[in-house]
Amino acid sequence: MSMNIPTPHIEVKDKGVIADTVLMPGDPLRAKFIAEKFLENVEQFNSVRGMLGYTGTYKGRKISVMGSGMGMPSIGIYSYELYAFYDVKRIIRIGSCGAYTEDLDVYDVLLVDEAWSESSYAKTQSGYTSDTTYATPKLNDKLANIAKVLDIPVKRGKIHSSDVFYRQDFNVYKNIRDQYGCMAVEMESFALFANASILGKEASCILTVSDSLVKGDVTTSEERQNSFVKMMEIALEMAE
Ligand SMILES: O=P(O)(O)O[C@H]1O[C@H](CO)[C@@H](O)[C@H]1O
Ligand SMILES: O=c1cc[nH]c(=O)[nH]1
Repeated sequence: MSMNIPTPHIEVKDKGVIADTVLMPGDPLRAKFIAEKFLENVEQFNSVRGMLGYTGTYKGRKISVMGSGMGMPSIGIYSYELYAFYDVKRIIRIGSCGAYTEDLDVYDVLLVDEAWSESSYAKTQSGYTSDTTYATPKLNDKLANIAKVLDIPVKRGKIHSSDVFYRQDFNVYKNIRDQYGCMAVEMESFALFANASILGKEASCILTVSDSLVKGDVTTSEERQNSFVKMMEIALEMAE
């Protein structure tokens, strides 16, 4: 597809405003929170549909942060436009997830290596028929190393990217966990990894456990917006 900037969903007219590395929380207010709490020299580059995007410096190095919205169609649009039309090199999703196993507690931080999904996103987008997409290994190794240096424990592995938040049969998660080895659920990584792969770009995802389907623990929306700082601190170190 040939398209010029600005795109239908991102309004900035100068490519250079967006950094090579973009952090993407689902919630645009979490992007605003990150810009206000961690970045200096902040410039807002998007507000179309309220999907706030900012560029600034972290420890003197340039980085951008922008909301992705919820679900694969939404992150599919924003990540595609950032990669294909704004020449972004890497996107690191920083999101919340629901734990599928007893081994995870709220506030645990996960580094996603693989995303399993029943989604038709990748098949529809490019004809990719596998049910699994992958983070960029060398980017994940860098992030794991950063976490080690920052002394933040992370668990690595496979997660479920779901199209559905409210399943009619709640217990289906147990089959997905047991059959496919997914440790938690979120709603975007499968599509992000698919886009990165077809466009020759890098992608990763760091998640914080916001609730447990097994234990029933939950966090408040305010905590989700403001308190997931450990994963943010890991991802922000990718500023260049
Ligand atoms: O906290 P975010 O990044 O939005 O991630 C999770 O939270 C949303 C559901 O509440 C979905 O987008 C899911 O992936
Ligand atoms: O997608 C998500 C995110 C957090 N918790 C869930 O149960 N699902």
